[in-house]
Amino acid sequence: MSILESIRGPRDLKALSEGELDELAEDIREFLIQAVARTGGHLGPNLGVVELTIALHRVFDSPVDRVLWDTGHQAYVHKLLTGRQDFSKLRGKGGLSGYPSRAESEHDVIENSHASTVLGWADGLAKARDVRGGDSHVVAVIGDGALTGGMAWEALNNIAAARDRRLVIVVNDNERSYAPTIGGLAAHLSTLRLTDGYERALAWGKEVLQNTPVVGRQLYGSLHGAKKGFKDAFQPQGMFEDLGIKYLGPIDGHDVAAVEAALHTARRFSGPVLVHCLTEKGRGYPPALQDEADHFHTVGAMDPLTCEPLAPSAPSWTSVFAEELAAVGEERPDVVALTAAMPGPVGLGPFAERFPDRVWDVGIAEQHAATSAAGLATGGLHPVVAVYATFLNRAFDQVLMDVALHRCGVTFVLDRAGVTGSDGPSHNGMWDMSVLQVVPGLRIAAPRDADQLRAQLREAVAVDDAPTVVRFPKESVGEPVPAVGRAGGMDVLRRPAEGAGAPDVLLVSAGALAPACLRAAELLQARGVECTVVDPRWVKPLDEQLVPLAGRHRLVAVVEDNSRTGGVGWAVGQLLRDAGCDVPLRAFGIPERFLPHAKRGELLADIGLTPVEIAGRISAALARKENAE
Ligand SMILES: Cc1ncc(C[n+]2csc(CCOP(=O)(O)OP(=O)(O)O)c2C)c(N)n1
Ligand SMILES: CC(=O)[C@@H](O)[C@H](O)COP(=O)(O)O
Ligand SMILES: [Mg+2]
Repeated sequence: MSILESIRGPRDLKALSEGELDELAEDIREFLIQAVARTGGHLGPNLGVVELTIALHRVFDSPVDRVLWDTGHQAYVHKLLTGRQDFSKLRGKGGLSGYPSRAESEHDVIENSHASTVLGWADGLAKARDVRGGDSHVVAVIGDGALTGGMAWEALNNIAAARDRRLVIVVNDNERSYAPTIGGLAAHLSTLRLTDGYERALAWGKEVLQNTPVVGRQLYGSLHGAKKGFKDAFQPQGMFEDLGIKYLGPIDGHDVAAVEAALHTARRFSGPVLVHCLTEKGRGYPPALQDEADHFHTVGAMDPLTCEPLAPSAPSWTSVFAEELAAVGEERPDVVALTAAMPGPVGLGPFAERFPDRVWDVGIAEQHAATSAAGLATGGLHPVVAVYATFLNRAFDQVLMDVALHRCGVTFVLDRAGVTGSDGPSHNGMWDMSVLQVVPGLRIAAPRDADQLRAQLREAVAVDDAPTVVRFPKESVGEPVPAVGRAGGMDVLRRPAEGAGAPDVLLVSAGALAPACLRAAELLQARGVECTVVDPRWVKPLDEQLVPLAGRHRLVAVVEDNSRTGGVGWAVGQLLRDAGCDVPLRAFGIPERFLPHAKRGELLADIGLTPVEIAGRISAALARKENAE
């Protein structure tokens, strides 16, 4: 049995010798590379926190002490050390979540994968502990990327205000989000890394003092906890300490003993303390370290030796957007682009390559991206803000009050819209067409195929007096879905059979589920039910022609890859009611609940967004209508 296999929980770590700890770290790295290569997942981030997580669980007593992770994608080692070593179905249906999960373990607290929240959680947990009179520890692990998010600074401001409230912050500084972390904070953290004098003292302390019996180790430990003056001799640690938060570091995050020494010092401290750990994303796996894009931040299932994907990938919606935006950039010198620390994943690579001065990575700061875009638009440019749909949630007020209220021509391109699946409940892009419904003047396009994405992106960037949104899912872009006619501004995708008499169902298909809608119409026709299938293209505002069109059918069905609550189905219903049209309507979408991690196809089937289910439920609705008549 390997040392890793002998670890049933954090207590088993406490008795390990230094040599066994080194062997455990090797076991864990080998396990991660093999397991995550099989399933896909966050390989780079987890290879970077092996020693840090071992040290955390040796110094603190989870779950009495609360160990919190931001955004949780780097909690695989935490899972391995807290009794969960079956990674065979990682991020798959019925398998381990890719993030902490309360259902899986008492050691897990924060389940969401939205960044920069951990310090807020820690502030609340520490306050609750003190109000209730506890003496446990609250330990928040935050990445250098997550630290660029505004929420982190709101929390730091509060944490720093309570000089006598014990709270340990561990900054996992690998100098990267996906790409190298941007901004003044990243620069400050880097200066702390680069001070030769301090590093020499660090190396001397490690070499000489740690090997000197008793006194040496304590002296080495106190060097780390040395007064501000000592450190300032090497490098001003101002920022955190001036805020009122004790700074310990920089610590070699891959040296278990060094991290443990710092954590013990932090543990004894009577107020908020920040331990700055220097780590390497992808540590111990050369292919990850050599990956310039993102050090294997997320990998698909691959051969661990060659890193070749196990499944061929077809062109994605993202790649279509990426190429078209670069083409638009050639024609429109006013078009600029913003990303929240994800230039690659959101498809800004080609644009950035051609127009490096017209793209900005703002860090994990979607709120800032939206408001800065309002400034860019007011300054005469047309910004394209490329983010994942779920992450725009946190910038709702900025979209509403900065962009829409001021009628700014800003285009938000929402990738990963709809059911995403393997990243779990907080990654599904299932809320944007509901949340954004209430933004006056904002327009939403939901393209059904690559051609429509290209066309609607161009239509969006042509609007200079209102926010526009173009949203598409996380999957390969399918075959073209041609129109067979027009109805107002809408595309007709299917008409009832010639001579079939009055059509029964108007099927409104919003976005990328058009192929499923067309298939459902075929299944219905086989049951003698005739459908007209339309694609509104722009789902906000809806085309008024929907009203007369609906009036010529017995039932309206709306299908969307978005929450049913307040989505396109709701908007169509309101449009019809306001026009006095009382044709019955059925809205097909994502139910108002958090979806567990599973494949996109599995989840779509589970929630009834498949041709068979859509056809079946439309059939049943017609039957009920006939029985009632
Ligand atoms: C609000 C929000 N925006 C974007 C993301 C996407 N995202 C996930 S991890 C990550 C980078 C995190 O960097 P860091 O905190 O340094 O952790 P590391 O991966 O380097 O360990 C980003 C941008 C997110 N999870 N949440
Ligand atoms: C943790 C996080 O939010 C991202 O790393 C996310 O997992 C990436 O999602 P995709 O794999 O869909 O790009
Ligand atoms: Mg990082």
